[in-house]
Amino acid sequence: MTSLEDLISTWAAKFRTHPDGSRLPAHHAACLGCGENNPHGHHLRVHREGDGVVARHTFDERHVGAPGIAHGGAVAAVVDDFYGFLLYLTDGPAVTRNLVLDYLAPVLLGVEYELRANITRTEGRKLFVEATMSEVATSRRVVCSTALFLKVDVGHFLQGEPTGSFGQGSGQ
Ligand SMILES: CCCCCCCCCCCC(=O)SCCNC(=O)CCNC(=O)[C@H](O)C(C)(C)COP(=O)(O)OP(=O)(O)OC[C@H]1O[C@@H](n2cnc3c(N)ncnc32)[C@H](O)[C@@H]1OP(=O)(O)O
Repeated sequence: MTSLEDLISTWAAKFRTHPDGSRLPAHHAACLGCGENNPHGHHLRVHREGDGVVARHTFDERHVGAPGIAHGGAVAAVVDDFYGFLLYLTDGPAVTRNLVLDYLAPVLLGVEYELRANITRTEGRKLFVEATMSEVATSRRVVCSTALFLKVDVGHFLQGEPTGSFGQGSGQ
């Protein structure tokens, strides 16, 4: 299993300049939102677009709440992780302190959605961010969100220990 120190150093190395339009690296291989090795994960693929980030995502039966409709917690997990890619456009790690979602319409399973997020302002350690999720086919907005991320040093991540078998690799 990849050690926590390895994960932290590979994650820190991802805070480099990412060209506009490029795909941004996963947080790590086991990440629920974007890790390619997590069988329960959302496998988000996120690109930089200007000063923001963009992704397309389709929820499936693993994420069901009401029949045919994504669970609100699964939607929040995706939005939270998606915000985590904005951090690559800053100078270092931060974590979610506050996350607000407005569920404007049901997020349907098997329907492709586009997510967009950007940083609205920074104030010391605080990063205020906003995001939207819209149906690709119709442009209908189904979620809008704001969040507050707080910059932390890498010691924050030493509070946990990697467990299980999904954590092989850094998610580069
Ligand atoms: C291996 C690597 C993998 C890395 C993998 C990374 C994956 C990324 C995935 C996506 C992101 C996540 O899921 S992150 C996971 C979920 N989040 C977490 O686990 C974080 C848990 N919370 C914490 O650890 C802590 O609360 C912190 C570090 C966030 C903050 O603690 P703190 O430093 O003591 O700060 P605190 O005093 O609470 O607040 C700081 C300032 O924010 C203000 N503040 C607080 N709430 C608000 C608010 N709603 N609106 C405005 N301002 C607010 C306070 O008034 C204060 O202002 P002032 O008095 O200073 O002015």
